[in-house]
Amino acid sequence: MPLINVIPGEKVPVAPMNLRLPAWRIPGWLLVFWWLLRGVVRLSVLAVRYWWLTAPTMAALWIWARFGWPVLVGVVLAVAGLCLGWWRWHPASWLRFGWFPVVARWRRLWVYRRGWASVMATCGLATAFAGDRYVPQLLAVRCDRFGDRVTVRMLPGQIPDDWGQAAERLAYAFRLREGRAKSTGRPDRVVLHFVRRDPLASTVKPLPVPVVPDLDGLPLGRREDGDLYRLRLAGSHVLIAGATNSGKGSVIWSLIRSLAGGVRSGLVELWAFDPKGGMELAAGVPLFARFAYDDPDSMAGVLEEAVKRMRQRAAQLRGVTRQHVPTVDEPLIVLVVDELAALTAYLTDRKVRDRIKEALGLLLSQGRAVGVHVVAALQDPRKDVLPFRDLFPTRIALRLTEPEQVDMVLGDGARNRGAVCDRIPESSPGVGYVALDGVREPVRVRFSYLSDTDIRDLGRDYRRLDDTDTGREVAA
Ligand SMILES: Nc1ncnc2c1ncn2[C@@H]1O[C@H](COP(=O)(O)OP(=O)(O)OP(=O)(O)O)[C@@H](O)[C@H]1O
Repeated sequence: MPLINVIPGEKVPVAPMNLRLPAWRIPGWLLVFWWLLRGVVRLSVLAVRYWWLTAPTMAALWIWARFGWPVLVGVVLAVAGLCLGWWRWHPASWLRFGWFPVVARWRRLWVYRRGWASVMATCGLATAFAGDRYVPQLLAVRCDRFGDRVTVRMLPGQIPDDWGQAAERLAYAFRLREGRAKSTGRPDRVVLHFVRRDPLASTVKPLPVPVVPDLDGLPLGRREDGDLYRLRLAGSHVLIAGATNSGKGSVIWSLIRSLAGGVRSGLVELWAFDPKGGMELAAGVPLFARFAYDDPDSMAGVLEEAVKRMRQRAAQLRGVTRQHVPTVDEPLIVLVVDELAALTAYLTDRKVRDRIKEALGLLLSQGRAVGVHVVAALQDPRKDVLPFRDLFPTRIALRLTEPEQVDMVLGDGARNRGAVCDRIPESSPGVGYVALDGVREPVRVRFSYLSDTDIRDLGRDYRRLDDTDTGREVAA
């Protein structure tokens, strides 16, 4: 045992200065007066803060005292009639400016304000320092048809991810089922989104086909906030991961639909690979410049042909431009692969598998700048199944079977930031999470769903101009 305890570091004195104040004798009546004054000031502050409750109450009391209760009942009925008329005349503006602001104020007071401090403490978001307790500040509550958006000022030391991890617990504490946290433009704030009704519960109908596809924003589905989800294909490859029946087909078909205008005009060439026997993509044959299925050897051949085209194009563009612009002579080539693992992992013929892997590696690493893009779907995102995962800049995660798979697809920390793909119910195919440019948290989207008839119509209306034989199949 050491004789002397030595603690390295700077010692912080408990009280840097001791001050002895003189004792004052305060009379009792002054104390009572002080307490009364404080009470009145507090009540006045509360009355002003909750003016939307106090003002109508005061007005009602005044009308009752001045004119009697029949007039009061008349006024209440007149106000109710006005609201009803507004609702019938223009429901959207009534909900936005009339109803939801009142609901938001009520919920702020009754649901959030009431249990705020205790919920913050039990969810581990409050803290104590130097004997005082601190809770994050509730700033605003906004409501709409689908849920509540609660703006909070975080405590120093907290980051939006802390709130993302606690979001579900917070939702349950406030008697709702789903919660997500989103960062805002201000680094001290976070917005909690508590869901009452899922805005993505219903199927999204096929979106209009753009005549000229905008490669910087192809419309594929709806976002949770009601906006269109647009995917940037320019300079990218797209990986779609999802368990069986999660709706990977709907992502592929939404993408093909958004490119169909370009297929018709010759600006886009679709090369389709369907290793599962052609079941998924066969209906779109009139749209495809190449359609390879079933036979791995032929698929390897088509991939090698794509590599050849890519190299020729790279040689033409070298020194001329750094980014290919699609033309009818040199169209954008999009290779669509349904179930990538069937090409890279599950093949038994090692020689063919190596050929496919080599071609895919070259396309993924060199194709983007020369207008050769790969869009691939995958059921199992484990590393040994897909060695090329990091070569896909754009990734879409639909329903996944395990929480760990989320970060494998969307990147480290994606699940903590709210991409709970493993919680997407089987009853919501086509729902998934995507990363958006400049947005920290993954965004929930639902992709449009094309029925067999929609796909057939698409093939008929936008088939390739030089494609007169609808049964065309190219096998290397
Ligand atoms: N976006 C969507 N909206 C509504 N329903 C959808 C959507 N996408 C798919 N579905 C429904 O889910 C079913 C399965 O979808 P799909 O075949 O696309 O899944 P998948 O992930 O490709 O499955 P697998 O891996 O087995 O091929 C479809 O038959 C359809 O009924």
